[in-house]
Amino acid sequence: MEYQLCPSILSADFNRLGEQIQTLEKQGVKWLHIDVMDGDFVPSISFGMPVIRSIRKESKMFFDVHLMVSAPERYIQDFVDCGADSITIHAEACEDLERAIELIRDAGVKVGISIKPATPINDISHLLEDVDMVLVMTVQPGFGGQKYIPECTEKVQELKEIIDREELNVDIQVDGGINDSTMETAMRAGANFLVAGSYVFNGDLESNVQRIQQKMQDISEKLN
Ligand SMILES: O=C(CO)[C@H](O)[C@H](O)COP(=O)(O)O
Repeated sequence: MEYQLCPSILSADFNRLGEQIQTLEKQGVKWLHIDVMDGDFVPSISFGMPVIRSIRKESKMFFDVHLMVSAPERYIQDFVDCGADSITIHAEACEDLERAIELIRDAGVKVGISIKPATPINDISHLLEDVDMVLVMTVQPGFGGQKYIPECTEKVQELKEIIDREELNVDIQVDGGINDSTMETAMRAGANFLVAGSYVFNGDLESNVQRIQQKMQDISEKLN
C-alpha cells in the first residue's frame, strides 16, 4: 500500500510559496495538494491556473489538483495544460459526473472524485471502477484550519470495505483537520493519502514534515 502526505498549499505563506515547495520536495514529499476554490461551490476563493503554471516550472512533485468549483468539467483541459497530474472533482458539483470522469481520463491524468461530509458513499460507489482515488472530505470544504468531523471516519471504513471486497485499485484520500491524532484514526479506517494544511505549514515547515512523515511511516508499519 502506498502512503502519501499531501501538503495543501492553501496553508502556505504565499509570499514564500516557491521556497516552501522546495522545502517539501527536499524532505521527500512527493504529492502537492492544490486547492482551487471558486466562491460558488464553496464560499471562499483561493487561486487558479496562473499560480499552478508558475509553480509547475520549478517543481517535479505530483500536482494533485482538487477542484472545489461548480461545473468543473469546464476547466479540466485548462488545469491539465497548466500542470495538473491528477484532477479531483466533487460529485456534488457535476451535473453529469460520469462524463466529467471521462473527460479527466481522456485528458491523460489521474482521476479523483470527492464527497462532502454529508454525501454518502452510496452516491459514488457505482463509479469506483472508473477512478483512481476518492477524496473523503473530513471538514466542510472551503477553509483550512477546521476540526476533523469524527462521523467521516465511518465513511472511510465503508469505502475501504467496498474497495477491498471488489478488489479495486482505488486510493482513499482524506482532507481536513488532519493532525497527530486524526491521522492515525483516518489511516486505521483505510485512508492512505493524507491532505494536511495547517498541520504541515503552521510552525517550522521542515521539522513538521519530518515528524509527520515519520509518524505516517510508524502507523503504516503497524497496519501492514
Ligand atoms: O480542502 C481544504 C479546505 O476545503 C483544505 O485542503 C483542508 O481544509 C486542509 O486544511 P487543514 O489541514 O488546515 O484542515
